Amino acid sequence: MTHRRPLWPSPDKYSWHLDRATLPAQSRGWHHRLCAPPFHGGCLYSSILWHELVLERIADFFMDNTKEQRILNYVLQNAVKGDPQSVVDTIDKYCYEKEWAMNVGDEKGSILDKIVLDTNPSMCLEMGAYCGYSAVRIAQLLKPGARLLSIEKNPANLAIAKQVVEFAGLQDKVQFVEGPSNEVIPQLKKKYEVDTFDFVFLDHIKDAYTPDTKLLETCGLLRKGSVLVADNVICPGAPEFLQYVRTSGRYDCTNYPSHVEYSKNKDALEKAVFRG
Ligand SMILES: C[S@@+](CC[C@H](N)C(=O)[O-])C[C@H]1O[C@@H](n2cnc3c(N)ncnc32)[C@H](O)[C@@H]1O
Ligand SMILES: [Mg+2]
Repeated sequence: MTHRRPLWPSPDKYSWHLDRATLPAQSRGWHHRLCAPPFHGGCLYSSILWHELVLERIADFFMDNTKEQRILNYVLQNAVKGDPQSVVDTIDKYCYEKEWAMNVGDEKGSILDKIVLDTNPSMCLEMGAYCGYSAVRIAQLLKPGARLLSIEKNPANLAIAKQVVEFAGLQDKVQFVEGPSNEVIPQLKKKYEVDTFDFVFLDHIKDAYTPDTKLLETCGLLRKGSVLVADNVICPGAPEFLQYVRTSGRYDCTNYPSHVEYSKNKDALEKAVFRG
């Protein structure tokens, strides 16, 4: 699939807390003129401040919907109902051509797909659903009877993710749980009848990767051979997580160099296989 250059360049790094809004499609001409210079100037922090604080506040002021709602609308209008790959391709097209968004994206997504296929999991966990993009990617590869449990703390994002997954026809494979991961994880055994996870995708707030991994261990939710995949270990970066999984002696690790979603900036996925 070939894509045009994004109209709205992505920041070199981005915040998970300030991801909600950019500008409506009809305004992107002046938005592009406004936001382009700082991103090409190489000043990382001014780019972040400009994009996440200034533009977001302008967008919040002018818009009557959010970027996540616009992604959902674009899917509903352009993807094929019941066709998960069409949903994935349609979101990628939107994010390349209209607005950048923090889905794992097509490039890292195809690495993720390969790991899911190699793992052939029965029970999967995702932390950070956002618009449901990675949930669709993972769930469409699951064998019959396998399921994905996806934890999302933001109710607005969760509502979008549910509709995206339903439109893809994967609602029987994906169960969403609302709440912060550190509160949900201890409930998974009893309330959600989980024994252990075969596959875990970490793509929520980066500071939570290490404590949540340790929580999964202490709650007995990992078994020998459980496969953890962490996104954005280079950008925004998860150095504490990399140090933990690489040096604790509890995991066998593989790094998959790639790029930040819908951009040329360097990023990577880290696979960590629990030794039990
Ligand atoms: C990068 S996005 C997830 C992208 C998604 N995995 C995809 O590739 O399509 C991160 C999401 O994690 C959620 N999040 C952040 N911290 C969280 C936490 N502690 N528990 C659950 N969700 C969290 C945010 O609300 C946001 O929707
Ligand atoms: Mg990510």
